Amino acid sequence: WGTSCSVTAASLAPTPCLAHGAQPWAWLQFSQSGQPKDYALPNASWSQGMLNLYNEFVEKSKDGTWKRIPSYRLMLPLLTPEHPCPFTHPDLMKLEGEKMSKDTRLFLRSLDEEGLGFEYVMFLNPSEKRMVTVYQPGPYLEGHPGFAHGGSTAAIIDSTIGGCAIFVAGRVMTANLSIDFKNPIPLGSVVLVDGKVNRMEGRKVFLSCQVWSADGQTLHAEATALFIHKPVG
Ligand SMILES: CCCCCCCC/C=C\CCCCCCCC(=O)SCCNC(=O)CCNC(=O)[C@H](O)C(C)(C)COP(=O)(O)OP(=O)(O)OC[C@H]1O[C@@H](n2cnc3c(N)ncnc32)[C@H](O)[C@@H]1OP(=O)(O)O
Repeated sequence: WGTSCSVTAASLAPTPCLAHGAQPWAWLQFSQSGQPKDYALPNASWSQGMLNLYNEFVEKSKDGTWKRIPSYRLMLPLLTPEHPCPFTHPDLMKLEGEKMSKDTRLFLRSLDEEGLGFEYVMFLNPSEKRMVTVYQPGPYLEGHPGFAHGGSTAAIIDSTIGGCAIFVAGRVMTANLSIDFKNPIPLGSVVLVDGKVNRMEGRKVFLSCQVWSADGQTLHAEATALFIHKPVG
């Protein structure tokens, strides 16, 4: 979490965390291994198009160029062999420990049923300072009939570039997000949210993002953003 990205394959590998069982964060849906449930893995609601893009990026991850980012129901720090438990992880204790509640959920992971809201998986390319999200908006994100609400598109853009900025710069907050909505996104379709850090000036992190249809033929939205680094304490 310093000023440069230090993500390694090892830091993204699942490691067992049995110490905290299913309490007190039972809603995280712990897996049998004792790990909190990772939502960035295929489920029955994913369309073939979503699976195809997911598999494409998993393939690209084999040489370490891209890394799949695990996704839980709260903003958990990445687990490392030294710190295999998210709830005793020093970053979490340091950054969020005192504010954590048993009753909160990350906005984009708030629905219980698969496929109704945000289905997504993020892949990070550390050397390009780029994050790509494979995203399938579900029926509960409707705005105009049959299309995703613009606010839901803003949320997935914010999270994609927010995640990218976190990996590159550490703890940041969105100061500005400007979006041009170019073409509506059909509910149930699959899009690629492609964001990257363009430059950093002191505490300021400037990013841009484009949302493309899976076939690359339709530009749904493009955005620019400013995130501000917030040092701990
Ligand atoms: C525990 C580990 C976790 C690990 C996770 C791993 C997995 C990652 C994967 C996925 C993650 C998903 C990620 C989700 C992301 C969600 C993001 C959000 O939704 S954030 C909520 C919405 N944003 C707010 O609520 C901010 C509210 N605003 C503020 O708090 C402040 O205004 C803040 C922090 C933005 C800036 O406040 P100041 O007091 O720190 O700094 P000042 O001095 O005001 O600004 C610094 C510089 O920036 C400029 N600036 C500030 N705001 C600006 C603006 N809107 N436009 C242009 N410039 C601005 C200023 O002019 C100043 O510039 P000069 O240094 O003077 O050159």
